[in-house]
Amino acid sequence: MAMGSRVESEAAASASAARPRRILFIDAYDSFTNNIVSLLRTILGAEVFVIRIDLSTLEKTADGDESGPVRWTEAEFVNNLAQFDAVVCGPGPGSPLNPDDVGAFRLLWHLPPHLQVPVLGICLGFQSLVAAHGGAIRRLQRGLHGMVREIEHRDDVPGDIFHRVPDFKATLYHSLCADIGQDDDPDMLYEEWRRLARWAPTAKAPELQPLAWATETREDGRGERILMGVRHVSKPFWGLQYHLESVCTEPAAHAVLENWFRSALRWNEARGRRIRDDSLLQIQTLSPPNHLESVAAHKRRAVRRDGEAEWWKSGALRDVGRDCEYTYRTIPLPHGVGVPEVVEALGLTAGESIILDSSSSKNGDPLALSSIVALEVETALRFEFHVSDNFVTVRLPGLDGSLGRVETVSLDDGATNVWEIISDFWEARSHPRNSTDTNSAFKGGFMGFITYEMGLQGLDKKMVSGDRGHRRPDVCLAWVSKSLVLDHKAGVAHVQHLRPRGSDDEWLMSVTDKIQTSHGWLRSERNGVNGHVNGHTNGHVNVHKSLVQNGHLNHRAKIRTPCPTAYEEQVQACQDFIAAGESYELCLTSQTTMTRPRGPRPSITNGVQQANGAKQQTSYDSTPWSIYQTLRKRQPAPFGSFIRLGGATMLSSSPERFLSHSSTGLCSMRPMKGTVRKSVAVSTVAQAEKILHIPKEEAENLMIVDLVRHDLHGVCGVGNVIVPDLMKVEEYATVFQMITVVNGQLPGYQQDKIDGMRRGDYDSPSAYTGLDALAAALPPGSMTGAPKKRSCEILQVIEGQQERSLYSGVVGYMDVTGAGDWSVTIRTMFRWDDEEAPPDEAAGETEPREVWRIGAGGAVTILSTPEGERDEMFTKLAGPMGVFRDTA
Ligand SMILES: C=C(O[C@@H]1C=C(C(=O)O)C=C[C@H]1O)C(=O)O
Ligand SMILES: NC(=O)CC[C@H](N)C(=O)O
Repeated sequence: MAMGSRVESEAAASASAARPRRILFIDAYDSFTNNIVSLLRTILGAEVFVIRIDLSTLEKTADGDESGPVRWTEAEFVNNLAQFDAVVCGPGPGSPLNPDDVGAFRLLWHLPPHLQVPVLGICLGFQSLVAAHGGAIRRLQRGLHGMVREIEHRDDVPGDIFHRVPDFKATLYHSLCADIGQDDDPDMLYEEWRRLARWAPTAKAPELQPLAWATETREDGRGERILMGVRHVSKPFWGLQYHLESVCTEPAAHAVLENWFRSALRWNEARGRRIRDDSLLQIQTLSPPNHLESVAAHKRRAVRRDGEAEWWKSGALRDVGRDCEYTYRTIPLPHGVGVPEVVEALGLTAGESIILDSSSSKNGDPLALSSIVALEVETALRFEFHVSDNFVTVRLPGLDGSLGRVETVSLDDGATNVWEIISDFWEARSHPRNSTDTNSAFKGGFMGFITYEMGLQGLDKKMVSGDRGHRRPDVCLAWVSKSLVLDHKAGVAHVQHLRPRGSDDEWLMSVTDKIQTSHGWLRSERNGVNGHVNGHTNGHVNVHKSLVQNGHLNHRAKIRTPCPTAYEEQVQACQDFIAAGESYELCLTSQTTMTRPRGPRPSITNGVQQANGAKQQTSYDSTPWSIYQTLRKRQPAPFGSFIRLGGATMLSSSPERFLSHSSTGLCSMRPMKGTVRKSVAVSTVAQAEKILHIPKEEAENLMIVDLVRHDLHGVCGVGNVIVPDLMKVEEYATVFQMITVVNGQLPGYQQDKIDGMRRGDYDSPSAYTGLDALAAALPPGSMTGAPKKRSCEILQVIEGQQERSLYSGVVGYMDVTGAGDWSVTIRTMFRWDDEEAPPDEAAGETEPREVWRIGAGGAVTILSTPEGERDEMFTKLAGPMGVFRDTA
């Protein structure tokens, strides 16, 4: 650079110093976008604006109506480029040759010189760049997803974006590759190519200067030459095939980003490119989570300063649960007393119940050691929402078992969606974090479930059909004011009541007495230490043994399991999509249906639960509760649950936490990927580690970890997400699982802001709560694969449009302080009251049968084998199904 121009460039730099650099990020509906945006902002200090390849922004039209997101025209897009120092084209599903998959990327490559803007293409964006300049796009011999590879580059070319960058390894997520003719000369030996040819532009793509390569050793012993980086020789375009944002890409790789940006700015200066500052950009500054719903709800709450919307003020139920104080009694928990003793003492087995049971865990999440039992659920106010309805039902059941007071809150009257309504409801009842001195995990608040379909509609409303042939709730959350928390670690129980301020609390006394004088409680106290309930004693149950250990097999139950060959074909179909570049990983699932003569149905009379089954045809006495007790003994899990709510019955032995959030905004997710069945050969964690710490399993885990980081970044913001535990192997009753912990801090929760100030402080991003994090991250990435949206669409096709329903959804709570914990609904059997199967007339049955379902599946990658996946699915199915077979 000549002296004169350096001076000029310094002057230009100082003139623009006041203005932060601006990058436009074009998102191809990927699930890693926020991780890249976070890097761009932390490493380059630039402002990043995100739009999507179809030029839609996440902004609603200015008046907040429902006409959908603001979308730029192509002309506006080109015109708006002048407001950015540079553009990044991101990764994504599909092919760079398909206009719908790359959208706006294609508008960048052939702009007239005066409109040109520096661009970095990453993965799909890189492939689009190469395809636009003579390169071909072909499939890799075998896709590389979540694979960490050495990136070969030259560090000795001044001005190059790899200049002085040390050797590093980076994560790859691609099935397609850019072919600039690296294999066209079959006679050129690999070594010769490495020495001479690989850094020179090829005849096929003469404008592209290769900058980096990876070599993949293939079965035939030859290395597949994979282009990893290019630069356009005259235009300001650079591209990288690898994912510099992955948690497993070595940080040394980040220097490439700095070099690129420096080169881009230098190009702007050399061209005298002025950045126009319109300040009119109406677009998201961090990619929103791939979840329009949560963003819309959150934004509207943020705009509304008084904390409560019009739609709620008029309702008859608006005062329920408001202005309550938290009261509690803490009593010692006798050794050996767990959820079953409490449930039996309080007679909770028949009517509606919500029991989150983690007293029966083997070596699971050490954080999940409290069980939460909702009391008097039948009379708790609840929110129910059926996807695609334009209203939310709020119901306060009557004491006499009647429907009670019902209110429908129309979404046409102002609220954008159910998240906004429940968040508002919560906000008006929330308690300051330090308002009590108990360490109770839950102090009263929301408990319930959310289906997989609710998550789908958050990705795209079109993904769930308007007419599903039933009216079951996809969101069912009860506002629980009376509860019991068993703190198994501290050995205490908290009997709790959120009661109207100033009222007396006989209830608290009487329930405490009832529990303490119950048979189970007293018996355990007398018997001392050898309690039988905690499951720790019988955790090591082998699947096969467990299928028969109960003795009698019940022949009245009928079970239809998935067809193994059909499942294998579905695995292959998944792999075809992956090989075509449409997905990086797909969590395929299937359902088993089980029927039995209808069991005793609970009814509620004068507030007393009774079973009316005596009048019905039943020749067995296994109630859902008794089935659950067998399940929790055989499959002890940190996130067990027994739920009867909203017409659903759910018996869960889930090992997987989806999301926990504290009252101080700390979010923690625990994606689980990598499963190995326990056997004589694999009975210790060390043995399981050998099996799980292999590229296939680690890749499976890594893909979801990067996806979950993206989801959390979307609400927690730039630089606020970390991975404290990567790929840890844990032991469960019948399987070993590999888990990763991803933590994020919701912004705005500084100590001085926590108490009291949060409400009303809507300009601060602290208005984000655990509910926003939840809404942003559904459906659980570990149940979808990546990228989430395209993978869900593909799975709907492969799974035959069958609803997953409660399976693949979440179960959990968020209490008045904002603390919450949600598990992924897997290893669970469930039924809906309204679903029935024809009677077995040959067996003399006249009444319809009840239908139970279990979903099971696993993540399919390019390295999966159909048989392996089939076995994994049946292994996961075996636990709950065996329980049903033996007890139902
Ligand atoms: C799909 C299931 O489990 C999911 C898939 C896992 C895997 O692929 O290893 C592990 C845990 C879950 O996230 C299931 O249990 O049915
Ligand atoms: N991560 C990506 O951008 C992938 C690009 C393309 N879909 C492929 O599989 O090769």
